Order: sequence, then structure tokens, then C-alpha cells
Amino acid sequence: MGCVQSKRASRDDPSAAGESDRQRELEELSNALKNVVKGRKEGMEVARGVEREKVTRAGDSPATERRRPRPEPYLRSQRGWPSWLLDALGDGIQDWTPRCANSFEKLDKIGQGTYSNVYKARDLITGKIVALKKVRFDNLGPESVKFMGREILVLRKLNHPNVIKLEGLVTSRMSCSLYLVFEYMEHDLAGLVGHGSYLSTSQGRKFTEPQVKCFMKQLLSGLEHCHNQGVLHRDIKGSNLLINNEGILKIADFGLATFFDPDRRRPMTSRVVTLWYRPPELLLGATYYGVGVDLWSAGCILAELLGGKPIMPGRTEVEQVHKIFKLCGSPSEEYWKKSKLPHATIFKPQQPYKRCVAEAFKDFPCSSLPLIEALLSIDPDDRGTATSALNSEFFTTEPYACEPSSLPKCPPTKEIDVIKLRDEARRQRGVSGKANVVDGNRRVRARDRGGRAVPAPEANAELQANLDKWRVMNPANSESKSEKFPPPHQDGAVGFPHTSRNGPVSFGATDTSFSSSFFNLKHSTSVRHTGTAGGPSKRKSSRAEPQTAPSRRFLRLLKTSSTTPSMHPSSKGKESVSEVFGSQKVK
Ligand SMILES: Nc1ncnc2c1ncn2[C@@H]1O[C@H](COP(=O)(O)OP(=O)(O)OP(=O)(O)O)[C@@H](O)[C@H]1O
Repeated sequence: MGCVQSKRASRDDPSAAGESDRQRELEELSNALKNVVKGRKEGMEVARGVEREKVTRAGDSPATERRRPRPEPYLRSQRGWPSWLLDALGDGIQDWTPRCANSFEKLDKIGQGTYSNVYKARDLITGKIVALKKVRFDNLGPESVKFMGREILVLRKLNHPNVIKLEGLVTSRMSCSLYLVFEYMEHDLAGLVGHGSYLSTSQGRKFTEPQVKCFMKQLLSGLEHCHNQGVLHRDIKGSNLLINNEGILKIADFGLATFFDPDRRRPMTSRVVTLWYRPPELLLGATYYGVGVDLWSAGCILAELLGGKPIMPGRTEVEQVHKIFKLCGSPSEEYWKKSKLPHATIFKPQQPYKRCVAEAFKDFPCSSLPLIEALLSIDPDDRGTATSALNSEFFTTEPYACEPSSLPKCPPTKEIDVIKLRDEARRQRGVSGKANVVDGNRRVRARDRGGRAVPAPEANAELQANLDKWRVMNPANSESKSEKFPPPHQDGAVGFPHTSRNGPVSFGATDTSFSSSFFNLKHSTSVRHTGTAGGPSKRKSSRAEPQTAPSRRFLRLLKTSSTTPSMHPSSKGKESVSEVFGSQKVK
């Protein structure tokens, strides 16, 4: 399959195309694919009906009917691509040789995302092992089409050793599916560190300084390329950093990526980036942002690699903001004024939080601290660029980054393997059958949902349901600017819980959880659930399941509030946030 270089790609150049063009393009893409799926289904139904009729007349058995070849439900272009795909993705893919799904042998399911399943497969023609990312359109809404379309457009633009390469597209005649073919990568960083993100906050593997430098150099080089090509990834996290047996790291999963042009700023959704790696400006609702969002995530990963565990494992957006302020300090007055962040009034603490990054990471190599300080700057303008990070003393002083090929060899490790191993270990420890099943399911669900970047509609479905109800009850609030752009399911006005009188999740007024032993989770489980249960209650488990568990709780609380007219949600929101920052008043 050839490389994607098309006229279409040049039309997608962010300097040439505005957001409205892209939106229109995605809508067209979505409509084209929907029509095709509908048409295919209808076509197949009609064809099957005709065929059944013929069979009945001829007196054939149903078994004979099943053996008849299915009709080709759509026309293929001269080059063999289904016309709907050409309509949707332009003439660029004409350079590629179309492949049929049955020319690959599926070997194993290796990953699951919100919009896709990922399989290890053998290319039956070349014998090469590949990863097939299967996107289904028939039982998913236009969302999946939209994400897939954008992912393909973005991937076509990128060509770098540290960015996953889209090798081709495969359509299946038998199902409404499209496969993205990628080179196969044996590991992901979350699996290598030993703690699948969202699965555990226990101590994972620590790498040596040269190894950390090697991973970070590759990550920042890949990011530098993306940013230079006008692409923001918007979901940098361990499980999206794939590593092959040669130690080469490649940034993957561009499902949330977008084109951007620093010279022609446009509003974008703030509901991107997985919670633990999400920068403060997005949590505070920023819709104008840039490369700083990816650099913040890179900073979280750098500290995670050096410390051996995620540095800010928040369970909710409120908790995440709090963790960030405790570590990085709250924004300066100047930044609050300059940034005009939509949620500033709600999240701004009365007393500023002091930054203590250097203290928290005092055991890290000296040369890493200036880089961590820069990448974890509250003001995105202070984070610099991927290029400046690569030029920092972390990379230019000894010990230097090791060669990728000298990275330790391990058996294939992916986040999904960590889940499987952990569940197996629990089974062997003799956890009772029923509890085990429940727990195993919960773990998988937690990964399935939590692993997805939190903004994805699915991950926040319950929260969104609450907020939709909240909006209905608060028409004034739903007039907000962010309601108009981006679309409600993605907008930035929904980044915090505001449901019950007591607030579903809050931090204690006298939160003493943060200390120099920042990594000790025993001391950082300061989240206090208030509300119907009454009184503070500690988290039962240190395993973080961001968004999902609290959202369920929100739903319950909302149910209560929506049947209790006196509990006005907007004031409840304020009350809950006032608890977040202690007994201080909300400004
Ligand atoms: N090229 C590849 N080689 C090996 N494994 C891969 C490859 N691409 C993806 N995977 C595995 O599949 C998982 C899911 O892939 P990906 O993140 O691209 O899908 P997604 O639907 O966007 O997922 P999510 O909802 O978690 O963002 C990855 O975490 C990874 O473990």
C-alpha cells in the first residue's frame, strides 16, 4: 500500500482550510458513510429478498440459500475502492491498492477502544504481522465516522519514525466495517511501566535515566513533527505510545487529534485529553489552545517514568484541578486575567496554592527538573515547544539517552495484557468466583471507558446525561458561549459536577493530603464523598476509575435533586465547588 500523498491532503492543510471547511468535510464524510451503510443494508435486504424468492420458487432448502454468494452491495470504482469511501475520503486513497479483509488472518484481539477493536493479524500476502483497527459503522452513530475520518486525514499528513504509520485501509464486503492497517507494535508505554493507566496507582517499573531520556526524546520528536505539521494529538498518554521490539516509540491513536494553525486561532473543544494527562487550561474550559496541551501530557509522562507511577491520578475533573493546583500552584492573577477561562469563577481559589514541583520531585535527576517545571507550567505559554524541550539540558547533559535498541527486552506488554495478568493473578490468589468475575468485568470496563480520552462522549455519557438535565433546568446557563461551540456533547461547559446540594465529590476544607510524600497515595486520598451517604468517607480503593464511578453517583444525586425543586442546581454547583477549595467563598 502506498503512501498517502494526495490533492486532498493539500486541501486539508490547516493554513488553507478553516474549521468550517473541515466541519463541513467531516459532515459530508459522515453523511456519505451513513448513506452507504443504509444503502448497503437496504441493498442487501432487497437482494436477499429476491434471492429468497428465487430459492422458494425453486424449492431449495435454507441451507442452499445460505450457500449462495451474497451480492456485491455497492459499486466499486475502477481501482477497486468502494465508491462511498472515495466519496468520503477523496481521491487520495486512489494511490493505494485496496485490500479485502479476508486477505488478513486475525490472530488475536489486542486492544479495544471506544470506536474500534484492534486485532493482531497476519497479512496473508506478505506474511507480515500488522495491527488492524476495525471501525464499525453499523451499530455506532456518526461519532465513530467522524473520529475515524479525522484520524485518517490526520494520519495521512504525518510521516515520522516516532509517529504510527497508517499503511492502508481495508474494507470488508460482509460487514459495515473499515479497517485501518498499521505496523504492529508489541508494547505500549503504560504496559511497560507496569501499571495500566486507570488500573492501578501502585508502584510500577522505574526506568534508568538514559532509558527515560530515550523514551522522552522519541515522544518529543514525534510531537515536534505533529506540531510542525499543524496537528495537535490531544490524547497523549502511556497506552497511546506504542513501542516495538526494537525500542522505537511511536505516537498512536489520532482519534482525537485535530488540525490547528497558531496564526489563525479558532475555538476547539476543551473536552479532550485523558483526565490524568489533561492540562489545567482544558479543565478550566479553554477553547483556544495550542501545542501546550500535548506538552503538559508529555510532562506528566516524564514525571511518571521517573517516579514509576502516575503523578496526578484524579478521579473527577474537580479532583484533577485540585491535584494540579496542589502540585503546580494555582494560576497567577495575571494568568486568570489574561486567559479569561470559562470556569475561572468556579475554580479560582480564594487563597492561591503554592507551587511545589521541585519539592515533590526532589529525588529526580537534577537535569530533569527544569524540563518538568517548564512542561508542567500552569500558563501554556511557559511550556515552550517540543523543540525547546528537546534542546533542554535534560537531553544535552550526561547521562545521555540510551539507544532504543538497548532498551530492556520484555515479553509483549500492553495495557490490555496488564489487565489480563492482574485478573489472572487475582484468580490464582483464590478470590471467590463471583467476586472475581464482577471485579474482572469492572476492571475491563474501567479500562475500556477510562482508557478512552475522557472527553469522548461515551466516557462521559452519564455525566453528560446529568448535565443535559441540568441545562434543561438552567436555561440561562445553557446560553453560554461554549454551548454554541463546540457541540453540546463535547463542549467545555461541562467539566465539573454540579448536582447535589452537598456536591457529589469534594475535597475536605482542611485537606492535608499533600505533602512532599506526594506519591504516597495513602496521603492523597483526600476525596470525600458527601451527600446522601452523609459525612466523609474514604475511597475504598486506590485504583482510580476516573469519571465512571463518580458519574454514576452524580446520576443518583441528580435524580434526587431533579425531584426536589427547592434544590437549585446552579447554586448547588457553587456550593459543591466551594467545598472543593475549603470553606472559601466562590468568587
Ligand atoms: N499498531 C498497533 N500495534 C499494536 N497494538 C496496537 C496498535 N494500534 C493500537 N493498538 C492497541 O490497541 C489499543 C487501542 O487502539 P487505539 O488507542 O488506536 O484505539 P481507540 O479506539 O482510539 O482507543 P481509545 O478509545 O482507548 O482511545 C491500543 O491501546 C494498543 O494497545
